[in-house]
Amino acid sequence: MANEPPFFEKYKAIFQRSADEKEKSIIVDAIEELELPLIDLGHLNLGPLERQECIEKMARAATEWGFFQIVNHGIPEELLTRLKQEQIKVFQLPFEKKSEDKFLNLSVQGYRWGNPLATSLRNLSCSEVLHISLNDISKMDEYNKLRPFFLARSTIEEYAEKANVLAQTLAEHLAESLGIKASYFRENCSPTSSSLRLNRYPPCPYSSMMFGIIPHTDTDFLTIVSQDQVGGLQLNRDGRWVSVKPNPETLVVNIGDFYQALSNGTYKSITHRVIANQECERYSAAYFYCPTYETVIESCSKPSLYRKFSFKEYREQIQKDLKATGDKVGLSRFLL
Ligand SMILES: O=C(O)CCC(=O)C(=O)O
Ligand SMILES: [Fe+2]
Repeated sequence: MANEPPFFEKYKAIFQRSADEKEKSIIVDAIEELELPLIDLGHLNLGPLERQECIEKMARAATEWGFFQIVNHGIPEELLTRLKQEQIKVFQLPFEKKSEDKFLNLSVQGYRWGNPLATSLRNLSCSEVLHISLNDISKMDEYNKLRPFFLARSTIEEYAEKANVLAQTLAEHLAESLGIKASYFRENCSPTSSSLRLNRYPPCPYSSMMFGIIPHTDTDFLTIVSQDQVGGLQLNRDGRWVSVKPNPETLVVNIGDFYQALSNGTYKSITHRVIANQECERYSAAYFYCPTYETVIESCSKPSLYRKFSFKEYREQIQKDLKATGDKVGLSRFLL
């Protein structure tokens, strides 16, 4: 189809090699499907007891799972629907259009697909993404003037604003039991330091041999994911892969590398992946709650598991490792 990125032409050599080598299936089946701990944020506004219970439940989930799902989160259903409609509209555009300079690419590689550094099917994601750094959002108007535009700036901005408030609220509540001062996130994150990633997973004929997104941890404090009913998100729990039961009525929250470092390993940035689906396409939107580049992340308790590092330094290390090995490596690089 004209809208699909040419995965099979671009990565022909990798597909060919896998077929020749009869690469074993990477997906282990008979994986358990689990429901994530459900946190009702409405309880934050009930009495002090309910509020405390809600915060404790959230901290427990961040410690034991690194993942939870939330309801009564303050992002209107109607806005989530509008965002999804925008997302569908964008990804339905012809591939040539999507990859044009000054169209979706508000920043370098804003629109991405596959993985240019892939060495095998194991590190090649069967997905296309539009990564919007919220710092670049004002460029949308300029691009709008160049061509009849594709993506409503107002919807993106509205969503980003609400997601930012929600992310800050979650981050602050999670900080309470760690003794991190309440203003920490307000001081180090700004509405433009975070990013929004719109994901589309096309139906993938090689779904037993490649992932929708390869296993990874997120480079942020926490991520808020809105997903549809298709499913495919899996997380690594004590060495075993488990599937997250999809529930489009909730938002999924996961702890990222920076909160793991900040909490000195109490909260877990868990490796997760998305399984490709042979028949159905899947959409998700991930909001990455990030500090400004200069922010230095330091463990909240001593002795520290990690040496302190800035976001900028962390990003640069990831890029170096990706180039050298094809893998992110991540927090283990900063262990003391
Ligand atoms: O699509 C999903 O459910 C998760 C996406 C994800 O892990 C990411 O974008 O980092
Ligand atoms: Fe992720």
